[in-house]
Amino acid sequence: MTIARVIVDVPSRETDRPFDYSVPDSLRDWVEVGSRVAVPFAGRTLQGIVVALPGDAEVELSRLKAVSDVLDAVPPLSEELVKLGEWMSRRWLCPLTVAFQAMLPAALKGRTEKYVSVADDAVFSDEELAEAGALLHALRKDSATQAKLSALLTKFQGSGAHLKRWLKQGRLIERQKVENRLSVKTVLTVFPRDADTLGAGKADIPARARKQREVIEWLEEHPEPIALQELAEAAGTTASTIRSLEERGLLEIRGVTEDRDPYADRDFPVSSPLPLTPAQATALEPIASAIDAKDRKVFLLHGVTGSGKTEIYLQAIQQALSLGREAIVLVPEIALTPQMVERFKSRFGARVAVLHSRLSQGERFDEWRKIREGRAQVAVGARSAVFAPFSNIGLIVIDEEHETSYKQEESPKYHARDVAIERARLSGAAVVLGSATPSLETYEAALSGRAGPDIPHYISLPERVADRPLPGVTIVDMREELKLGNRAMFSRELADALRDRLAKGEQTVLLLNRRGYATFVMCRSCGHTVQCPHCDISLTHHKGSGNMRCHYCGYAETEPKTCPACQSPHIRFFGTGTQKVEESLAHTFPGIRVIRMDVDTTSEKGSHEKWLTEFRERRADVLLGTQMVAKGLDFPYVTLVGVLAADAALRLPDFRAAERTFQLLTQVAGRAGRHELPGEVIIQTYDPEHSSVASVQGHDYAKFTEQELFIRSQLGYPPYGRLIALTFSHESVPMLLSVGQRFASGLKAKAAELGLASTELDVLGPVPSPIPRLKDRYRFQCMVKYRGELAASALVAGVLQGMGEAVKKSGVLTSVDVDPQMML
Ligand SMILES: Nc1ncnc2c1ncn2[C@@H]1O[C@H](COP(=O)(O)OP(=O)(O)OP(=O)(O)O)[C@@H](O)[C@H]1O
Ligand SMILES: [Zn+2]
Repeated sequence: MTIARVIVDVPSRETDRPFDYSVPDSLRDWVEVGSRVAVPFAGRTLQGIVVALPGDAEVELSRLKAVSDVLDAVPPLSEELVKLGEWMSRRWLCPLTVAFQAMLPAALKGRTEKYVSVADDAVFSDEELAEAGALLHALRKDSATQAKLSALLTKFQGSGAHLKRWLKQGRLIERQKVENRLSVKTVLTVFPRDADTLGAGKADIPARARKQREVIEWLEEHPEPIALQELAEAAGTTASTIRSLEERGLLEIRGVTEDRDPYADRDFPVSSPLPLTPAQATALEPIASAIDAKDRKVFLLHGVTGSGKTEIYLQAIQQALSLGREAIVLVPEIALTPQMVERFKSRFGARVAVLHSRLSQGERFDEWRKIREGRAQVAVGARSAVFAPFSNIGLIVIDEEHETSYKQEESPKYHARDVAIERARLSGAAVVLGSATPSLETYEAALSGRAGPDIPHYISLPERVADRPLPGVTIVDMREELKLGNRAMFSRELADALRDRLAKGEQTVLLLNRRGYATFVMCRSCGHTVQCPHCDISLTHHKGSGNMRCHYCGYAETEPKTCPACQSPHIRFFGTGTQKVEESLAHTFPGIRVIRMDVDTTSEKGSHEKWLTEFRERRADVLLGTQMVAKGLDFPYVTLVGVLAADAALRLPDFRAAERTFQLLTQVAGRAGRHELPGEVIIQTYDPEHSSVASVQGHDYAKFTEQELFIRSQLGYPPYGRLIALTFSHESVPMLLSVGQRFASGLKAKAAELGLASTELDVLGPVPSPIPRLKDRYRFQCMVKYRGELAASALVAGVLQGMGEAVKKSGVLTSVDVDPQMML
């Protein structure tokens, strides 16, 4: 008997273990590790993933329930991805099914209806195909049909094993289940018979069926398959006329799967590899040899902005492809601009699949299928593209590896960098982590001198290509400006520089650093701020709608005319939003053409692309925006970069605030002077001495890092120590406190039992979370600080398990974040 070990899709700790099922004979050929199956579970039918096909079951065979169905022709997960999921579940303490769900395209989830289609390039004769097709339609009905089909196909192909392989590659027969047309797009297509059949058939058509005859004549001139609708239009007739020709056996109408290609209407100019500069060639060499040797190595490619890192990625990918292997390129969601995609599409054409959240669900599913079916060998995408269903990966590139968007903030709270390194270990691939400002974790590891397969090899590109200089950086102290009576948003330096660019017809990028700089509403008479009634957080003002909204729960109310607390009319909107900067620009520089890019102007599909094209074509003087203007842009006429409120995020209660600020400023500075025209950067700040601002001036990553690493080592923060954040939430504070304290003392007792000193493992809290109430639930947190070598996750999991019943009864929700990136 075949036994399938299944993880059911119920994301709870109680069901987070495998359950064994028997596999009925009719399904045996379809069940593999990674298959999606339907199984009976506690009186319901649930979906699950097969994680093993063990020789023996854990329970008595007679008590096993049977798998009720297999949900895909080709398993959506591979053995490698199943292993990766198991690792993720241990690493980030999430139920295994949650890890699996993160790997599956949304279009697959919950699909239950079935259909069967026969692929176009089948090697069967027409009659055989018809018979096989009919059998396939009946396939699910009974095992006798299944057996007959098996015999039939075996006859055609010589052997069952052979057949099965064909089945899996989806080339002969694809069996899929879909709930509706959303999952795959099929187009009814007409396949005409050969010329002789058509000629003979035409003679038999009665004279009154003139239209039918015309269709045949048209097909005799155009013998290629054609969409039914198109044929009807071309021949000036209806679909039903064409269907009657099918009944006469002169043609066949079949559904053909068509890709929804998000880039179908785009032309990508073909690009060939650039001759590398000596520095680039030296950098590529060890990466290429690791790919050659199937040597699993991790590289840190530390190259200043404009040093030509992307060209190195492209040539390393080329290397992997030439060896018949595949490549994954991760880029931050925000940098997935058309410009970035174009560089990969131009080099590798149709072999590139693109995966990101701005595609429709259907487009994403089709891109995913291209990968799984081997029609694409390069996946370019955001975080979740690390799960691209390739089978022979040679290279994983993570561009801007320091970016926070690689960490998922919902469960599974994984970091794509860590997942990539583990996936590379499973598949023998090389990993390239690229950045101008590597995360301190990666940088410290690379330079630590420690040995080990996960320790990155350090590669440095300290200069821009073609001897282009890095732009000069001026830091303007806004306190001085104020003293001199300048109350405007722009310092005199920045205003002069802007005026100069306007006169010369050159372009400017303006960054408004807005993280943690909400546009909240405050009364100037009494100091009252307008808060969300469900969350302890200020409401954010949206000028367009005249609304104030909570960014956490979506609560909205109209803006007040007078202060709700003291009735004073002097209630005003604080904080500088991009809208305000836009107004100020128009006021200060009459006639200036500004493109504003922020969440409000880019929510529509394709809007990103529209704005950037407009800017590239120099139909605007200034590109003004939030973080999204800082990354990946490469425009020849940008010679000025201005930063407003450089230090806005420095005051956030997060130990990475300085690192983030330095990275953002360096990134945006790097947008200036990337081509022939030299660039200049002006940074406005109230905190010019802060090292994260000051070090940008000399493009001095090393100096900034040295100071920052010293601070981290003093405080035991990453990379010198590691953290696990636990957030407990409930409607009642005393309940929270008691659960939080039970956890903290439980873990401390465990540490004492193991003889661990507090420098090796420490628990801080429970204390109220930085956002102490969300959606009417209070929040408390505990922070576990520990030395990296310790398996602290497992200890935490053990303590939580131990308090299981008590916590469950109390209704307290616990969320665990291993290696948290956001401290809010
Ligand atoms: N070998 C080369 N010869 C000529 N031009 C090159 C070469 N390599 C890169 N370039 C050009 O130099 C510019 C910067 O290169 P690229 O964008 O690859 O740098 P990068 O390090 O990835 O940049 P960033 O990290 O700042 O986005 C681009 O316009 C690119 O086309
Ligand atoms: Zn709220």
